[in-house]
Parts: sequence; C-alpha cells; structure tokens
Amino acid sequence: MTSSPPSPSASRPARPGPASSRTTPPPGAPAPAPSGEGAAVMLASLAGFDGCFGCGSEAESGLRIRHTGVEDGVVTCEFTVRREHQGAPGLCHGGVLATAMDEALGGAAWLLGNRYVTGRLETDYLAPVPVGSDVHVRAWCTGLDGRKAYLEGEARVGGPDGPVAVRAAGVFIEVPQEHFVPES
Ligand SMILES: CCCCC/C=C\C/C=C\C/C=C\C/C=C\CCCC(=O)SCCNC(=O)CCNC(=O)[C@H](O)C(C)(C)COP(=O)(O)OP(=O)(O)OC[C@H]1O[C@@H](n2cnc3c(N)ncnc32)[C@H](O)[C@@H]1OP(=O)(O)O
Repeated sequence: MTSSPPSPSASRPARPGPASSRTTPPPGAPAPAPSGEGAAVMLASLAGFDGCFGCGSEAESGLRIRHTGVEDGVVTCEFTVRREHQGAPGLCHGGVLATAMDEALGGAAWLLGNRYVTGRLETDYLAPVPVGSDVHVRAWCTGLDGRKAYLEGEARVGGPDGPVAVRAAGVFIEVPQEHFVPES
C-alpha cells in the first residue's frame, strides 16, 4: 500500500499501490466528496453509545482511542500504547494496531452518512511500535461501489508526522440500523 491521504487541495487521492485487488475500488467507482452531513448522521446514530472496544469510554479493557477530527473526509484519531497492549516484549501487539486501523477506517466510512461494518481489513506492519508510544491514525475513503465503501489509512508513531508504522486498506459494507443488536 503506497497511497497517501488526500491533501486539503486534492479532492480525490491518487491510489498507485493497492495492497490487493479486493481492497481496490473498481474502475470508475466514485470517490465521495467531503461533506459535513455524514458526520452529523454518524454522531446521531452513535449518540449515547460508549461501549465501543476501540473508542468507548465505558469499555474498560478497550483501547480508549480518541477521535480528534475530520477534515476533507480524513478522520484522525489517536491512542497510547499501554503495557497490556504488548505482543512481543515491549512492543504493541499487531491485533491491537489492527483494531486501531479498523476504528479509523470505520469512522471514515460512517462519515459517508450511512452505517457500515468491516467486510475485509488488510494491514501492512512497517515498523515496531513501543509501549508508551502515542499512535496517530488517519483514514479516508478511496471509492464507493453500491453498498461497498473502500477505505485506506495509516498509523504514525510519536506524532501526526512521525514515521509510518502501519498501513491498512479495507472494504466496509453498508448495513441498515437493524443489523445491530440493542444493548442488553
Ligand atoms: C471531533 C471529531 C469527531 C469525529 C468522529 C469520527 C468518528 C466517530 C467514531 C466512530 C465511528 C463509528 C463507527 C466506526 C467505528 C468502528 C468500526 C468497527 C467496525 C466493526 O468492527 S464491524 C464488526 C466486524 N464485522 C462484522 O461483524 C461483519 C460481519 N459480516 C456481515 O454481517 C455480513 O457478511 C455483511 C453485512 C458484511 C454482508 O452480508 P450481506 O448479506 O448484507 O451482503 P452480501 O453478502 O450480499 O454482500 C454485499 C456486498 O458486499 C460484498 N462483501 C461482503 N463481504 C465482503 C468482504 N469480506 N470483502 C469484500 N466484499 C465483501 C459482497 O461481495 C457484496 O458485493 P456486491 O454488491 O458487489 O455483490
């Protein structure tokens, strides 16, 4: 995966190096124009729900990912790697990092104004992430095809301009509200 998030001046990012054909939008699939309406729909849908393993304040064992903003369709969020996130000694577990990418790509999908679940998530791990690191994640949509939204993202260590540790690409599938199970 070698694509970059769109710059503020570029409404449609180039995507020169997809990781797999299954996370590449089909030719001609439109990339969404950034809109503030999707964020409003998303936040209304999720109002009062704090149980998300990625970002929920009530998920005691969750990652406590902090959503920090949306600009031109790019979602940004961050979390701090704790000791309980270790895989190999002193380093963040790859599944934890995949969770963070899922969270960010999912957020960028929900920004489109519909509800989505992860269908496929691909991750490339480029550098180890030590315990204590602040991980800065951003994600954006590369195309829409029916119920399928194609997303990409990257995680950087130490700051938003730090070295890239993870790149991800995914396909999220639009579902109705009824897909979800009311909390018991
Ligand atoms: C201050 C600033 C604030 C900013 C705020 C920003 C963010 C706010 C915070 C949060 C954002 C909110 C949420 C996002 C957060 C986290 C996201 C976490 C997401 C998850 O953690 S979610 C759990 C894991 N996930 C599942 O639990 C899915 C299990 N699964 C199923 O529920 C079904 O499997 C389903 C529904 C996926 C499909 O089932 P179905 O019967 O409805 O539809 P069907 O099978 O016909 O597929 C329809 C079309 O999707 C294609 N398709 C299907 N699967 C595919 C695959 N794997 N790869 C590629 N394409 C696939 C088909 O090929 C077909 O394509 P086509 O239309 O072209 O034929």
